Amino acid sequence: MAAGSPAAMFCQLMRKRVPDTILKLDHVGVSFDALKAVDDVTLRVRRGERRAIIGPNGAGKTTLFNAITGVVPPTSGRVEFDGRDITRMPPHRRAACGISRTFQITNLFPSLTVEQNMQLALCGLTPRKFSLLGSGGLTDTERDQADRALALSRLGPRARSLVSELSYGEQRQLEMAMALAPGPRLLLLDEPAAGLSPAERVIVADVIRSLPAEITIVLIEHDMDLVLSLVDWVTCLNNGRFLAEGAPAEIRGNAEIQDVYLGKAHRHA
Ligand SMILES: Nc1ncnc2c1ncn2[C@@H]1O[C@H](COP(=O)(O)OP(=O)(O)OP(=O)(O)O)[C@@H](O)[C@H]1O
Repeated sequence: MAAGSPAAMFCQLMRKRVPDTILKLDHVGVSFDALKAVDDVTLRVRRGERRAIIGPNGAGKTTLFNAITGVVPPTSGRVEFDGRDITRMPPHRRAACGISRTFQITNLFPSLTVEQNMQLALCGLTPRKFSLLGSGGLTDTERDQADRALALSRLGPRARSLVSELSYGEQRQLEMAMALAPGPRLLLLDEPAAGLSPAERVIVADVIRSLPAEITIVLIEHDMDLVLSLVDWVTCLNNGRFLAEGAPAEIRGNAEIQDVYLGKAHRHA
């Protein structure tokens, strides 16, 4: 395309109109009575970025995810997704806007198959009757979405297996597949490698690394080696407050973070 041509100018205009920041948190706070679980947190996540949220236990990481997804509405501040104020939007509408998440604790139906769990995840997005018989009421598009998400999570060959027959690592992969099925633009992963064996961690890390570049990923993870190998930028919280942020190499060398986070672990070792 020639520079200065009408097509090039149109593309330039479109790029200008699509904000580079997909997620914007301004002075977000979440309080439970007197406890400020999240306290005045401001951050920006760029489109396509891989971002980690780290911090010691109780730092407010999951509560921050809850404020982004709407599970717990912020008590103060503003959350903006793709240029739109979603601070007061209910969770299902945020999901429809393109925000998807996994949870720390597995959230699956063990007596159903992998594909039936996928059907449930997709059927839950729109009002309709659900049946596990036949196609489970999925449209062709939804079946394609389920197949694609299972392939991205490397679970395609396990589609007909019962969840109870999956390893714990495969169950985490299924949770990722369920979060990926609706085609999110922002994927929040809450400790995707927690409780996994070293071999399972490698698989989950590979799945995350191979996800399409256009999906912005924010993940909470305690395994520092793993998380720093996966992301471009790290935000560290402590006692609900923003402590520091930087590229993985800077985070490794940040004495303040080592003290509140890594240091704590070392002191307890
Ligand atoms: N629904 C709730 N009601 C009351 N207090 C809560 C609630 N959810 C979280 N908290 C408290 O808020 C603080 C932050 O919790 P949160 O789970 O967000 O931390 P975290 O950084 O995710 O911790 P971890 O790494 O252990 O998962 C903690 O003190 C926690 O006990």
